[in-house]
Amino acid sequence: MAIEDRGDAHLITHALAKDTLSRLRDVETEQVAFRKGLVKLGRICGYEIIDGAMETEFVSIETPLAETTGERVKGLDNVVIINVLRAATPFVEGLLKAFPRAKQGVISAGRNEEAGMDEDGTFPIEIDYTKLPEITGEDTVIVADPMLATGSTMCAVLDHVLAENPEPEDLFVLSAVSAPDGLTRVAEATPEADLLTVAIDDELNDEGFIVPGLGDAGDRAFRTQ
Ligand SMILES: O=P(O)(O)OC[C@H]1O[C@H](OP(=O)(O)OP(=O)(O)O)[C@H](O)[C@@H]1O
Ligand SMILES: O=c1cc[nH]c(=O)[nH]1
Ligand SMILES: [Mg+2]
Repeated sequence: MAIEDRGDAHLITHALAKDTLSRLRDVETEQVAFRKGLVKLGRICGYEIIDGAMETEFVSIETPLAETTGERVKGLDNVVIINVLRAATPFVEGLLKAFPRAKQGVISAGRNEEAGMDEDGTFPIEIDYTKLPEITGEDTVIVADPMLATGSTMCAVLDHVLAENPEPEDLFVLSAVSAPDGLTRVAEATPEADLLTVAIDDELNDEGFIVPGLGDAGDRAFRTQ
């Protein structure tokens, strides 16, 4: 299993996840390669969630030649993936390769960067569009966003998800790169969530960007800068 406990979070340590993230970090990685890298990373993370956090059950199978016993992953029909627009879109595309029958929700949540970071190290978050499927107590919910910086966006998203739904069976927050302060903030606000990330970086700069990070994931994937 390639998931290790690390403080407030669980690190996804699959070698291909680290390789893919390293390519994403590289400033020379241009838009198409960046977007494809996020898709690939989402797929790897999805497989790792299945391997590390989901159960299997034995089932009887009749092959063309004989009866045998096989193993199936339990709960694949009870997965909900929430796409935090916009940077999570390619990341979620990859996750869907691991969870093709997932119910999907979208939440458009953005940091008001013009307002700047508050003294407590958070950003005001604007949520301007949400569309969530019904979430039940049997569901595994994965809230995906490649970047978890101050944690302001994720806290606002989780508040919204949990306010309108019963607590799911499992709640995962999945990021590619996280900052320690943001992980602590989300863990304190939503202790029932398991925080999964491929990397925990050193710090945030004065503008609330993760250092070393990979820059602005939305801008690099959508070529808006
Ligand atoms: O932890 P935080 O400090 O809240 O920062 C993380 C958020 O910032 C980025 O989104 P952004 O607001 O840039 O929107 P975008 O996806 O449209 O680029 C990122 O995708 C997260 O949603
Ligand atoms: O480093 C960061 C912080 C927030 N959003 C990003 O895309 N990158
Ligand atoms: Mg952005």
